[in-house]
Amino acid sequence: MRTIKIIDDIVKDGLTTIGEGYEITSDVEGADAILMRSTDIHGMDMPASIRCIARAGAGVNNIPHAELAERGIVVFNTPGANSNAVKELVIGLLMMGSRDVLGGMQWCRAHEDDPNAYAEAEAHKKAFVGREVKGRKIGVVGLGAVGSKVANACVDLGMKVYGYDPYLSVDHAWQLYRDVTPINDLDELCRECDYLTVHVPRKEDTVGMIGAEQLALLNPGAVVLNYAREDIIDEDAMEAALASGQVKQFFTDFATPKSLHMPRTLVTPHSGAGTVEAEASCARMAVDEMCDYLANGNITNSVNFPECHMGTCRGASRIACLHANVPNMIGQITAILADASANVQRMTNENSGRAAYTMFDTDEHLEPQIIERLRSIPNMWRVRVIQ
Ligand SMILES: NC(=O)C1=CN([C@@H]2O[C@H](COP(=O)(O)OP(=O)(O)OC[C@H]3O[C@@H](n4cnc5c(N)ncnc54)[C@H](O)[C@@H]3O)[C@@H](O)[C@H]2O)C=CC1
Ligand SMILES: O=C(O)C(=O)COP(=O)(O)O
Repeated sequence: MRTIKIIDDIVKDGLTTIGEGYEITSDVEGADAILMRSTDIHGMDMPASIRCIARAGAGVNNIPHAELAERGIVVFNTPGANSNAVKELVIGLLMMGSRDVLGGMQWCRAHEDDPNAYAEAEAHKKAFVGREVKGRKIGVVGLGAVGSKVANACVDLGMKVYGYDPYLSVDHAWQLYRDVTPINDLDELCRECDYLTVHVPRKEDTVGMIGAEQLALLNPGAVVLNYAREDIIDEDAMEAALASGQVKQFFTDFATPKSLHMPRTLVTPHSGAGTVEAEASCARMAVDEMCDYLANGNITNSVNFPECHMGTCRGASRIACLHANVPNMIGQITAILADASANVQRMTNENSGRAAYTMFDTDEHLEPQIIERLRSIPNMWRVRVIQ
């Protein structure tokens, strides 16, 4: 029986693909895997039993995945599974930022006991006149699963859409409408934008990437949206831009002590991915990735190990080696197997970044001392006997 510790609120119908042979445990100690969302697990005492962590969602800045790789723990995320939910909310807020919807509604509510409200509303409605997004310029920073959908939706709204993403994947480039103009320079993207929206992961080169300089380049009275992470946009710079009127309105998904007190800032409680559809599809994808890894050693959508697929084991045994991406690892593994006269049926090796993964099926089970020899290879992070 494999055990899964669930951290965070994972919707029930997202768990339907957990098959037989798995049980949910309340104790992380001794668990095989962790299924989670946004809880920050930096600094968590990670039990040695944990083999993988599946993040039902996109961002993995809450997980020390590079560090965990060296402990042989595979971290998965669910690319794209919640991107439509974020897109829909961002587009809705874009509309709110163009018309004073909230102000108008608040005015009406404030007049709920006024018998002349209907006539007064007619007289007052001028105060809530907005502008149309059609024909306005929007800059989209990051054109991945969310950003590409937001950019395309803005094209559909008749906006002039510009995108900045120096690491744009081929898949996302294919998905982008031709009307989205790529810009290779962030400052150039920001210049004279009426709207700016950020959709990049939180990492070293994205923290604070929108600062005073970039905000000053926007058209005066611009609307800015942050549905990525709280510190992609420098909060001090945003506060100053709001105070000066350079930014007319700021929408953010992050209720930081500062954002909650900034003028003309509308804060949502990290609800970008908060739809029943997104929650279920993230959970299902995370569960599938986790179960395939625990049962078969296959790796899909890991952020710290390469993709690796060998289907189900056809031999007597399947061994997976998680190790550093350095020379002569395969040489050392195969030398040990040759010494043991082990017949390898199938073998695969993949690498990405600092990590590599070698998996093989053998005709017979390997003796425990052979497994120990594999484990003692320098730079070997973990050896799993899957079957
Ligand atoms: N508010 C919420 O509930 C949600 C927030 N997010 C946040 O949005 C981020 C993006 O999500 P997805 O689009 O699904 O991820 P993704 O990985 O599909 O897209 C991220 C894009 O950012 C680009 N990028 C990376 N570094 C960049 C840089 N320095 N400058 C410009 N572009 C850069 C990448 O090339 C990629 O195309 C997530 O990492 C997460 O932090 C995602 C989903 C829900
Ligand atoms: O997928 C992401 O990156 C998100 O920010 C969504 O977070 P959540 O799973 O809703 O806590």
